[in-house]
Amino acid sequence: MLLAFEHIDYTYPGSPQPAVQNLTLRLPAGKRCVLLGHNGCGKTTLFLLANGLYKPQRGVIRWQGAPLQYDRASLMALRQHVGLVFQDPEQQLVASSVEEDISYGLCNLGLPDAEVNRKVSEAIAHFNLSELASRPVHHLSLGQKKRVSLADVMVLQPKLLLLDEPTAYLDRLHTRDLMAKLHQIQAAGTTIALSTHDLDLAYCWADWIFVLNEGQLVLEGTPQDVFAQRETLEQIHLGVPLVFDVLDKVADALSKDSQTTEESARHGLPETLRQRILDSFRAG
Ligand SMILES: Nc1ncnc2c1ncn2[C@@H]1O[C@H](COP(=O)(O)OP(=O)(O)OP(=O)(O)O)[C@@H](O)[C@H]1O
Repeated sequence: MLLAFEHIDYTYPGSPQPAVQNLTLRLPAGKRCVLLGHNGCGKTTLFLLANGLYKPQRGVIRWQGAPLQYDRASLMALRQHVGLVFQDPEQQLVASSVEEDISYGLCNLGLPDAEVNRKVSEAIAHFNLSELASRPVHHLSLGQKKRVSLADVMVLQPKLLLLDEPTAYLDRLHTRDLMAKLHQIQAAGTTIALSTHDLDLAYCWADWIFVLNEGQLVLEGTPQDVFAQRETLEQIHLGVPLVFDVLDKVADALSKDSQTTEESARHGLPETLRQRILDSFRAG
């Protein structure tokens, strides 16, 4: 277990409602985790608590079993292991050029210049940023800024990578590229947790899903198990991925179709076929 939240409450100063309430959640090591939930359900707050930017009013957050400490040195150490990519890259990017921005965290660690330069060059190559390396950050597109933000965090080689709505504002092609890159990062040993509202993306990519509603954990499990809980998901107005809806409609149509064989009329869509179709939507 990498990161554990135990009975966490967090209320923003002056706010009448807690943003996170009695939240107990464990991020399993080595997984592709997704936090799913509506706007305002507490996803960003959870991430800000996870890397110590906020301190809970109640409960304990543990990193590899040890409770978080909030002194400067402990937070610096924590943030080396827990990298957070903000939803809005403007909150992440601090320097004037891409190269400088990627070197910022490494310089803060006090690494020798030669090592900083080597790591920055590797990150630039790895994240396909060569053409942008010397460009001013404020000249980049939003998608490019998001790529730089990810490089900023990954250059520190975190054990846990948190991404707050990483696909927001990305087109289909760039979403696919990003998810493939995240797959590689996880395969190389980094645990990933990302937040999204996108049910289809969660189904295709995650191997563990947490569903949040009004600051509380309502469901967790494999995508198959979570999306089998249609009733609970409908109750919180989240619903299920499109492929589940389509398959249910096909099954419904088949069972009503007088032309179908007796077998399919009785069973709608055969379970093995339904499962094969669902599986084919998941990342390999
Ligand atoms: N700085 C703040 N001050 C007061 N309340 C806040 C602040 N930031 C967030 N909140 C409130 O806390 C709750 C949880 O917000 P949070 O940003 O964590 O949700 P979210 O799930 O990340 O939402 P979104 O999907 O829209 O990004 C919301 O009710 C929000 O209005």
